[in-house]
Amino acid sequence: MKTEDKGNMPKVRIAVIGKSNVGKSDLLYKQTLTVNNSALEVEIVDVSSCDVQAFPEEAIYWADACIVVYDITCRDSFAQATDMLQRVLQLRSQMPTVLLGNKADLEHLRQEAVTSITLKVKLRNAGYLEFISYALPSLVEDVEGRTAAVQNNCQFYEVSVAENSPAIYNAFDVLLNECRSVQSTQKTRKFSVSKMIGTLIGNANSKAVPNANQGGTVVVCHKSDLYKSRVLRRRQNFTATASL
Ligand SMILES: Nc1nc2c(ncn2[C@@H]2O[C@H](COP(=O)(O)OP(=O)(O)OP(=O)(O)O)[C@@H](O)[C@H]2O)c(=O)[nH]1
Repeated sequence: MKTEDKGNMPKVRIAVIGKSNVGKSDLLYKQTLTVNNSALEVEIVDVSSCDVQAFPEEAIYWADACIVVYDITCRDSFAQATDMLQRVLQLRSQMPTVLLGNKADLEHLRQEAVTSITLKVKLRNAGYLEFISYALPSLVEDVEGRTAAVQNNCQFYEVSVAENSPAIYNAFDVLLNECRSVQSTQKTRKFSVSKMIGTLIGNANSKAVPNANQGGTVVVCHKSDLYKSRVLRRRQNFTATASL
């Protein structure tokens, strides 16, 4: 994990990806979290309008955590989100990831919106074509999001940025906690290795491990800050834009 300390302040980098128009920027713009009264700097990059062909690999390598967003009223955005989820976990199998179904305030449309589709079926014995029509919900059902999340071993929430739903805060909370727990595990491992080496050369390392179990105020970074980053300066092809 590339989480790093700036002074005493731990930093977590979150990439937000998904089809265009699912509400990624609004989601970021409205987030202000305080966790456990300690400072935690959170850099969030909204990888705008990414599609599967132009999958934002650089952003995924750059990030400590990932939020994949789709719009529950747009089946295409769900298909894209599930493809992206798989890609993310292929690249970074241990990365804390959350799947968000946004625009839950439009949930009532689930009952109304159905798409009539026609299937062309060739009957084996009769030897002729039969056409069967039936209605398919055009909106993405909650259970579909839940299933995709289980299949990809990540958390799932339906949220409404428009209604500032509490589930958004839960999602961030879970993600940040997961990041801190990964960070804590890695720091413990690092400490153990250095302690072991210190023992081997007769100079045990007595440095205390920083307390990783701390939270703080989320600071959404600006584009200019992102591009100041050493990591991103080296990555000329990175086309992400910041969330504000
Ligand atoms: N009803 C509803 N509309 C929303 C919600 N969240 C965002 N929107 C609307 O969805 C539209 C798209 O939102 P954006 O934040 O621009 O979407 P985006 O994913 O950043 O789009 P790109 O910048 O093209 O990648 C805007 O009109 C938002 O106001 C929501 O929770 N409910």
